[in-house]
Amino acid sequence: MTIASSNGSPSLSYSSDKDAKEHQPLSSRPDRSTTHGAESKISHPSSDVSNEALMNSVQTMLAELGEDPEREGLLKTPKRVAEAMRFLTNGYHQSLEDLVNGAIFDEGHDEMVLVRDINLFSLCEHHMLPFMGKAHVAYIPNQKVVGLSKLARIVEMYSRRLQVQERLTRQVAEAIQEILDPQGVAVVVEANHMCMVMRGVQKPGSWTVTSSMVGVFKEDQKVREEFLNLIRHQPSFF
Ligand SMILES: Nc1nc2c(ncn2[C@@H]2O[C@H](COP(=O)(O)OP(=O)(O)OP(=O)(O)O)[C@@H](O)[C@H]2O)c(=O)[nH]1
Ligand SMILES: [Zn+2]
Repeated sequence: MTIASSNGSPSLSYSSDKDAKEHQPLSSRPDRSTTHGAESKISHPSSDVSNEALMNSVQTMLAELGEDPEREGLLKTPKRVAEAMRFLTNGYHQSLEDLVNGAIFDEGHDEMVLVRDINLFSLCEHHMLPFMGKAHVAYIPNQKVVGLSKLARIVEMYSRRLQVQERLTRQVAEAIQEILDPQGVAVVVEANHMCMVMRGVQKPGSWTVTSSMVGVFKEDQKVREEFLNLIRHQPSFF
């Protein structure tokens, strides 16, 4: 078994806030952000895309909010916001293949590999407000292992898009399944949604847990429990 920590029914999906209504998982219809093949075909890296239209829309938004876009403090704001939004959504322009960069090793290993506490920052697709938290990613290899950092990079790629937490969780699991064809994959994401904190229902302290279990993690309760215990375990070196 390998455990790494990054500071950086079988499927569960719940919010810790009892007042918050349970959300049904949103539609799982395929779109460009759920199909790996389609992602790698997106051929406009952010550097090639002009920010002009984006900057204009930020300027319009400032004016609509009653601000004066010409005042000194706001002069560079459209540019800053455009660049920030490009960064926060740069996961659209990455492909799984480039990201893994061939770092798949035939180790003959068949015990659980877990990278815990992978920090993530994403934007909810409904409000374009941040949600942030941690992902825990495990798999049981079928001989082949992937470079540990790649698991965190996969989380990063799918986080840097407009997302719903359920889809993000599932995409990470599907990606690992695709690159390694392991015996199983387990992904748990724990996150705090600013759209539920700063506005709307206004429930600071609420957090949402989603999971995606594939293969042995779905079929074998013992394997799943081992994973869930490992992500609850407090490391002794912190
Ligand atoms: N399932 C799921 N829902 C999310 C996620 N992020 C935001 N939401 C929810 O998306 C829903 C959008 O609901 P709407 O009624 O269309 O929008 P709204 O009027 O702004 O909703 P409120 O947030 O309840 O004020 C809200 O319930 C959000 O909490 C997510 O990652 N997963
Ligand atoms: Zn939201």
